[in-house]
Amino acid sequence: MSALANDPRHRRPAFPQPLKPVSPARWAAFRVLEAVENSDSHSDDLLHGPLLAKLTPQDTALANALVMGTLRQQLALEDRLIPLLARPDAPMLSPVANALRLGAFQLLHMDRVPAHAAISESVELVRHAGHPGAAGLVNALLRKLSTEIVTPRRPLVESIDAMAARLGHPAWLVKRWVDTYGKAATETICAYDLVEPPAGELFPDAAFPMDDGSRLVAELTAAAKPEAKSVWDACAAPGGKTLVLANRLPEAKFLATDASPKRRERLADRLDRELPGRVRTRTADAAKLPTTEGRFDLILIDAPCSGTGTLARNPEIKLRLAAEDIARQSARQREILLAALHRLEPGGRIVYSTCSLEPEENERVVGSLRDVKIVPVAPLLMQLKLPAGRTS
Ligand SMILES: C[S@@+](CC[C@H](N)C(=O)[O-])C[C@H]1O[C@@H](n2cnc3c(N)ncnc32)[C@H](O)[C@@H]1O
Repeated sequence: MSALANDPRHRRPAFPQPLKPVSPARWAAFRVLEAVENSDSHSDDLLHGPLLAKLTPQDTALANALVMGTLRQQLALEDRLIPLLARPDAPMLSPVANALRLGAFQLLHMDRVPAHAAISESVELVRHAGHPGAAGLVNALLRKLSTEIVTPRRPLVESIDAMAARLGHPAWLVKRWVDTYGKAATETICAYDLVEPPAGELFPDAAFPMDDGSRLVAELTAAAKPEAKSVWDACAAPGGKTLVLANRLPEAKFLATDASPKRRERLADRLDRELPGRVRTRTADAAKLPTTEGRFDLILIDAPCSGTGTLARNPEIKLRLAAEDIARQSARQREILLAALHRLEPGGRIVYSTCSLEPEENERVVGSLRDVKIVPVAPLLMQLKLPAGRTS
């Protein structure tokens, strides 16, 4: 976000006021937002890390709601805040921007937080963060926002930029989705991304705590080759799908690899804890698995991807992703899939999945291969006996 660098309201007050306490949940949320903005850390990892470690369960829940809500709504919040600035193009320090975003999120989306609390806590956040000179700006902008009356007006023909601003997503992504899926579907996708995703409902058992989509991929993989004797989970960390697969195919020998040594270590710890001795792990680029590992009856490629299908759970992706990333991901996915084809036993099966909505990362990767038989998923879905009405 940009703002007034030289605005008189930024100047240090002549007589600094003593700091008032800020609520532990808001301070933790503010620090997580700062870390997301100024590093490549993921909100999910930060929310499970030391910044929240000393919070009560109630404050932990509030900090989570504040961080995830603010990140999901960030672009839409900025669309409301920026016009209120006297010099919208001037740069703004990230602690000031994050205090404003947090305050704006509470004002516009958290009915149970009184406006005066949202405003005064945000003012205190910038003061605690060492920017007392910005306290006046934060106070003035949030006050303006809290009394602003917005009459939503939708022109008959809405531009992509206007649509993207209204839906709180980057314009390049909205344009992509409108071109691929049409306007109505894009509205639905964006609306889904802006709120907490619903709890899983396809698999009522709590055996494997994961979202429905991930579980479905793992169950479909097991159903794709139930007689498999050797299985390779090629991009396996943190191992949620490996666990389902190894439980479903108890007779098979398993190899689980990941290119990241750190993530492989966490994968190995998890598998050792939950299924000791059952799955061998190794750090390896799936496109270059040593031939000494042999061939497999069943290979799962849960490919690294842009993650555009997971923006409700990983909202910072939409703030970091660039249009060029899609082509880069697609090239890497094709390389992994091609290499895996050479590791397949005759009659074996590969399940290729991503959590991206982009055709370049999905059907176009698979469609670019020659001499492969594409197996329809519908009959496998029927075998899974999902709750009625959820099989298509
Ligand atoms: C979508 S995640 C996998 C999630 C995992 N299957 C699960 O269910 O928990 C993709 C993984 O691929 C790994 N990865 C990225 N590039 C890779 C490559 N060239 N070879 C193998 N793994 C790779 C990443 O480190 C990441 O852990």
